[in-house]
Amino acid sequence: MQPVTRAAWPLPHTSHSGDWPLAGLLEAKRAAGVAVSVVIPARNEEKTIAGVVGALRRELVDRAGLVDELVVIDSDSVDGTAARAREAGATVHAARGILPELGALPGKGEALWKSLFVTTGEILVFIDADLTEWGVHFVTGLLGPMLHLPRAQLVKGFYDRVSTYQGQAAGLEGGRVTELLARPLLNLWWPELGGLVQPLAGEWAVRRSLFESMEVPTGYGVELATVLEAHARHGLAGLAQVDLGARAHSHQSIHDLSLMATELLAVADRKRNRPAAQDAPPHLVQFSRGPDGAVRPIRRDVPSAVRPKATGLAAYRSKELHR
Ligand SMILES: O=c1ccn([C@@H]2O[C@H](COP(=O)(O)OP(=O)(O)O[C@H]3O[C@H](CO)[C@@H](O)[C@H](O)[C@H]3O)[C@@H](O)[C@H]2O)c(=O)[nH]1
Ligand SMILES: O=C(O)[C@H](O)COP(=O)(O)O
Repeated sequence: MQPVTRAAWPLPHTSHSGDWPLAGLLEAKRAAGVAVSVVIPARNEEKTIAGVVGALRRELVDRAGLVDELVVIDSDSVDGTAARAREAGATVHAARGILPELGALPGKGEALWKSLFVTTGEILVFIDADLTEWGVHFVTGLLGPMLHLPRAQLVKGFYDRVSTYQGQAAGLEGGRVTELLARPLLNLWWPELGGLVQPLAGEWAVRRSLFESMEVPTGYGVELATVLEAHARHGLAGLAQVDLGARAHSHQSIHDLSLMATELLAVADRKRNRPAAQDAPPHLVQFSRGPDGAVRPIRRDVPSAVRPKATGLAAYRSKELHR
């Protein structure tokens, strides 16, 4: 297979994490005079959070001084996630504790949106908390285009997706929603975005100016919404992607991924101005065989709440809370 960078069709700026050595990043960061906040949304990730936080803290905060803030947003965990993250060196905020007057909604997008109120960096780097195969080059790789390419507004990571079967690595066919929904959808409706290798990657860097000025879906639609928003505002030139090698993470059940897929379709629908489908809160009917042998429908609500632009909120603009 040809390396993705040699493909014939238009790609967003595409590089490899190895193209961005630390010394160059530090110099570019100093020259730009910007601060970098790494944000890790986490819900019940006590097994993996310390590994992710600890390495970032040691390598990129303490040793390199590349990352200015390392923040975990605890998204309603009922396990030891917050304690493990704190011990490993992160500043931890409970999502529902951030500006409680704004209410608390479940979901990853909510955690990322709330992070805007407790971080100060002009550049935000989001990293998932459930990573088992990864490295700190995820962050340096994402920062490369952000610090070196003034036009880059959103940088997505991409990688080989390790799949697991019964807890063991079982091949490179992970990323089921990406393969079966996200990329087909982009190719059909936003073909210019067909060159994004991992549009749903949970590892991405974004300029605060973009993320704070867009509406943010509170669930798993946050990645797709940001890709579409960056593209709508800045075109392909506003996007970049970085090869980060391989990534392994914990996997959700196919029924939960089906719900995620429906959330993503709802985001795409909204973007294509098809509000009819949004009149009633969307739901998904799934089927499950009970102990009596009968197949029964289960109706699940599809998370579809959207947070407003943070910049529109007085609380966000107030100096006490922010910058
Ligand atoms: O309510 C939630 C759910 C998840 N998470 C965290 O968000 C990250 C990603 O969640 P996960 O359930 O592992 O997502 P995946 O099934 O891996 O979904 C993929 O696809 C999603 C949709 O694009 C992206 O949001 C994910 O980052 C990406 O890894 C993890 O750190 C979770 O702990 C929260 O903070 N709150
Ligand atoms: O990106 C995706 O498609 C989802 O994270 C699902 O990934 P998985 O199939 O590797 O669990």
